[in-house]
Amino acid sequence: MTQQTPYPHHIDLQPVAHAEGVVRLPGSKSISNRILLLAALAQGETRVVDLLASDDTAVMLDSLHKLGVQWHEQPQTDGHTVHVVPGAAGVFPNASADLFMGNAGTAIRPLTAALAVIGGDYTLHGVPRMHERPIGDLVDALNAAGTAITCTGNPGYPPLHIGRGKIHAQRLSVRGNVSSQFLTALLMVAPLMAREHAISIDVVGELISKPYIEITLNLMRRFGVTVAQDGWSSFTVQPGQQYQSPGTIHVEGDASSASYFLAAGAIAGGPVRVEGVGRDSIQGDVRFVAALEQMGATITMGDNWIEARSNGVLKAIDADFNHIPDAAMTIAIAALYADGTSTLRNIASWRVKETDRIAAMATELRKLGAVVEEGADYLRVTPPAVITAATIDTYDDHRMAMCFSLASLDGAARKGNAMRINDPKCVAKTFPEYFAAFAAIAR
Ligand SMILES: O=C(O)C1=C[C@@H](OP(=O)(O)O)[C@@H](O)[C@H](O)C1
Ligand SMILES: C=C(OP(=O)(O)O)C(=O)O
Repeated sequence: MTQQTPYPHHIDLQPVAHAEGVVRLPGSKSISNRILLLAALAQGETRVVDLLASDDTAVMLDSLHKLGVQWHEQPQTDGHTVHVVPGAAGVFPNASADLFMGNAGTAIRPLTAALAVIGGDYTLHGVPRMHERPIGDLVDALNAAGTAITCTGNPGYPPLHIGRGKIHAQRLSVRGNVSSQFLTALLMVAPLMAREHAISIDVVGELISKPYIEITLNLMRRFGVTVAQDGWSSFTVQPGQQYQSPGTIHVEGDASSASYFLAAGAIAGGPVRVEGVGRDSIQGDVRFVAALEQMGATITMGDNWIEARSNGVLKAIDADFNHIPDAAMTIAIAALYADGTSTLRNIASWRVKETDRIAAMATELRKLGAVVEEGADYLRVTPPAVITAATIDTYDDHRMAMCFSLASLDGAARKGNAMRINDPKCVAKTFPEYFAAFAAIAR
């Protein structure tokens, strides 16, 4: 794994009286990894501007390299540009490879689907936690259609072996209530299956994290493939559509990464402005600002920037956060500064991400003095009178580290306190420079 920033075993954050400044966001993880795979499957070379440079994108780039897809970085002082030169559109040059997936859901789920449909002799494995993150619904959907995927450890989980099957189905169905990434994976490979017939994908039961499907459909369109959609229950790709490179494509700033800075502005004065996402964003996590506004913060927005500032004491919130599972973690921390008990509902997917995030969040919030009630799919946070200084464990979860940095901030309702964040280098999953960016707005 690439770990560009040499972080110590822990980082100590002193109490911060005021947050203010401008942050240029790193590229979106969700957009970066989708674009890399689409570019690898497309006809023509793609120039990807402002690609995220982090562990999750390194996993995708390394895998593409092992699959024989050529890419090279363009040296430049600002941003990160990568050229992807696909082998032959719709296949990978190497028919066998052993691929390390780290803990990147946005790499393993779509790559599994692509390799299974193309066929070959592939193994996919990751860090221990990756082997506890479900993939069974995707494997079942693909194997029912004719692919040859085997779970070589526990049934329903990586590691996987992918052999050579033959797609015989024209209709696939997939469960959507554990992760939307399974549907995203099937959608991304549907054009590879739809050679002679249309391919339809039916969603069985509830679909969670819907805005991520919108990102998928949007980027597929940018690569020349349209998907007919019947609500959230059925998706059809007509035959004969082939991914075509758009030439140059730009990666937006990461809206989930934006949430930490916007919350800082909402808690501790502000204004804090993030650059790289705004009104024009295709990421569902920009809707995080609606929750901050509901809590009483003042938000202003341009096409490509968002700014947050405090407006007195934050108000407690009780809301459904199924549409923004990642940014919702930031709300759990903002709740520390609110005027009463907040409830985050419909967040069961937190339990199968980098760690069991409901349990981890409850444990660490309690260290700060909060009263926390934890349910199968909800979290209820009652703020303490005084935030206690604490040593925060991060569970190899980048968002735990980034979220808890915010508890060092002084809010209108109560003062933040010194925080020791253990294993801060875990932020490298999506935001290697996070703590430097946080220090720059902490006054
Ligand atoms: O498709 C994506 O890019 C993602 C989908 C979400 O996962 P789930 O669909 O599993 O909730 C999100 O939590 C993850 O960080 C990125
Ligand atoms: C859930 C996350 O990651 P992944 O893409 O590995 O699912 C996340 O970044 O919060």
